[in-house]
Amino acid sequence: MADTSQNFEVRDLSKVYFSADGLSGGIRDANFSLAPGTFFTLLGPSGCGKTTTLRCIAGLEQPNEGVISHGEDVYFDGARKINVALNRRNFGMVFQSYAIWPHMSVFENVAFPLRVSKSRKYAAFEIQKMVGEALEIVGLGGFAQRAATRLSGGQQQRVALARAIVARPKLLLLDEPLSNLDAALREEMRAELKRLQQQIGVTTIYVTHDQSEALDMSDLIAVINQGRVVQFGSPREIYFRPSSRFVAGFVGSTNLIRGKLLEPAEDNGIAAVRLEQGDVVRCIFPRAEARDTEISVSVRPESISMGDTGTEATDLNRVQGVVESNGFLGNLNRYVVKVGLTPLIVNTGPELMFDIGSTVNLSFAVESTLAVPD
Ligand SMILES: Nc1ncnc2c1ncn2[C@@H]1O[C@H](COP(=O)(O)OP(=O)(O)OP(=O)(O)O)[C@@H](O)[C@H]1O
Repeated sequence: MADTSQNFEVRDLSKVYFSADGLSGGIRDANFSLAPGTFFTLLGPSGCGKTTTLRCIAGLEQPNEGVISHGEDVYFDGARKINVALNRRNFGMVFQSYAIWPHMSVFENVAFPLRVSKSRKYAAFEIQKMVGEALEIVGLGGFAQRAATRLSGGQQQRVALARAIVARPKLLLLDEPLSNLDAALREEMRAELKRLQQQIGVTTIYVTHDQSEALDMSDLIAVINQGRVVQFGSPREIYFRPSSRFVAGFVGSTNLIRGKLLEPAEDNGIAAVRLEQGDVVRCIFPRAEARDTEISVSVRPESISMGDTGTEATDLNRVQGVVESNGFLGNLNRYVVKVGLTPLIVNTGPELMFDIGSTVNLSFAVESTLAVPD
């Protein structure tokens, strides 16, 4: 068994807001346990409860219930009435508007958390050394005396990061920190942030609604929908084994085809499903559901082959369709093929050409076909 005694733990965390119109928001019953050094992402659509979760962990919101702890240190425990103040938690934070103080130099911006720290007093020589190190880590070694206003967006973001890590926090909290940057810089900072996190080895909780950012950067992801964690796992698990129609559709692009369970999954976890247009496909479905249960089948556009599908292999699903449209994206062709009444998106190599209106054979491995509950 893995040693979890030094994990960062969130148990049964809830913070619910009720509005006058009877709708509620926030987060309910969130649970996760992070090994030291994990890059963990809260991923979900706008308003699902990501920021609320992060603000509870930071100490900016008081949860209704739950436990937040790190090894022996308990920061919040609803039942035991423990609630450690924000400035005693020693967590580093960067928010969407990264709030660099314009009237201060880069050095003073980064030194600020050390000067106001309640957990310990820092001598001037320590501040000098720690700020210098933090600026080196973010690649701003020569910028200490520069006025904060004379920095580009990317550099300001680096100052915010240096300020978040200067006190060697036990946890780094990042709420959409790249969303104010333009697309090219965002890509660059994404790689840099990941490198920096690995270099200093700090456990990190990252909030984003951008699934490619989450897949690219994270060791673990919690997908949140309407205030609940709906799946927790590695990027590969989330992408290849989504546990519901929502996760399959939200993370990456996929084809979701409605159908009914024809033969429930046997010991090998493979079930047969009759698609709504009549074809029967076999798919992975590691659950026991009754015959005729309505479910969806998820197949990624890149998992479908088009054209000669062979007749030998028994581990392939085969259907026929009519080519409806084609978009040329340079590195691939994106076809829409109508199978019965269902349009499927199929990505092929850029050299593969099919006429609009032609009938084509499609095949996809049973391995890549996943039944997901509605
Ligand atoms: N202080 C508050 N008072 C009332 N409702 C709130 C408050 N803070 C958040 N909410 C509601 O709780 C829900 C979750 O909000 P939250 O900010 O956590 O979402 P989010 O997933 O971070 O979204 P976004 O990506 O848009 O920031 C929303 O419906 C929001 O309106």
